[in-house]
Amino acid sequence: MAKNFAEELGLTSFKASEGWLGKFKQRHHINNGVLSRLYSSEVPQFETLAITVPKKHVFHVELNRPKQLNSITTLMWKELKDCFESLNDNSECRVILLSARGKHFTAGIDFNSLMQDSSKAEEYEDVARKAKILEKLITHCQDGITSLERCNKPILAVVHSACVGAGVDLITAADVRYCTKDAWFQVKEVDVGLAADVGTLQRLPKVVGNTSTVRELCFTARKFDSQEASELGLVSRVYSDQESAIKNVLETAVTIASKSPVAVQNTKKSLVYSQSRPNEVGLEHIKLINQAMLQSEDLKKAAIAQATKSTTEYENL
Ligand SMILES: CCC/C=C/C=C/C(=O)SCCNC(=O)CCNC(=O)[C@H](O)C(C)(C)COP(=O)(O)OP(=O)(O)OC[C@H]1O[C@@H](n2cnc3c(N)ncnc32)[C@H](O)[C@@H]1OP(=O)(O)O
Repeated sequence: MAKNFAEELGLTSFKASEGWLGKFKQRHHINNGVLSRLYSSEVPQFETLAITVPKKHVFHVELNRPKQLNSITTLMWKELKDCFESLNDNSECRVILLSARGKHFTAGIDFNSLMQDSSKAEEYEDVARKAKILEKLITHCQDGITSLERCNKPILAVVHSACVGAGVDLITAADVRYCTKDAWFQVKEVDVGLAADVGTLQRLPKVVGNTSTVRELCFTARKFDSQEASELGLVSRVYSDQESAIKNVLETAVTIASKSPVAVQNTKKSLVYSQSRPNEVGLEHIKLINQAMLQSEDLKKAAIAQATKSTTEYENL
């Protein structure tokens, strides 16, 4: 079409090459034929993450260091935090798909980045001063992962191929996990001389509800495949490949995005809050939230839609 216009304008040198098309799509935020800007006034931009808006209210976050196997650097930890904080505040965003570009989901922490950061502690002689530097480093990494849990929008992770070390920390902080048949997982930290410290040891037992297998996986660092991940309940479904996984999970995301954002976001808040607290404390928390939220217009709209078997649109939250 661009070539036809150019011909009409007498621009004979214009070729509408692949390179031109790629740059045009980038300039105008077009991804897989979908105009990102159509749905969002503000799609955040990052160096290590790619953000697109494939469907209305559905944001897609992709780990985007494919040449480095999506290994997680200091910058990526920071950008994960900034990204999920920004999507939490973005009222256009109602649900998030998390996947990765390239051969593997992630090779875990980037060794070069870790060496560089931890060497800062060597500038000091004293253990307390060294520990303070490392405390800051660990907090920085933990914040990147915990930002998924702090984000009130549901996060659906799609894992393919290798998901190693920090990758397991990352996906256990997501709300729902799916994977491809070729996916495999490894709580690798003991192999690199570490006790995992950014979430796997806290979240994986709760996700899976089986402490015996979880402890075996964490003590041995043995790889486990998509079938075992599915049997354990780490993933909800296994798809043949990444394309079909993303296509199907997008449908689930669209379903979630069609619901009241008040209902969905407070459901996540309550689930996250209640996961490590007694039932009575969780019940008090949701009681306080719903004292206000039962007065929201979403409740009336949803009730009418249910009663009249019709659909309804909700205001952004
Ligand atoms: C305060 C700390 C908090 C966080 C802690 C987190 C801890 C962890 O994440 S522990 C786990 C660390 N990761 C690993 O041990 C994974 C190591 N990599 C692999 O096992 C394999 O590379 C993998 C199975 C992921 C992929 O295998 P494949 O055959 O497809 O590729 P390779 O030929 O092995 O690798 C290609 C190049 O990538 C480099 N590379 C791999 N992983 C990392 C990494 N984590 N960091 C930096 N670079 C990595 C690898 O050396 C190859 O480089 P080159 O030889 O230059 O091509």
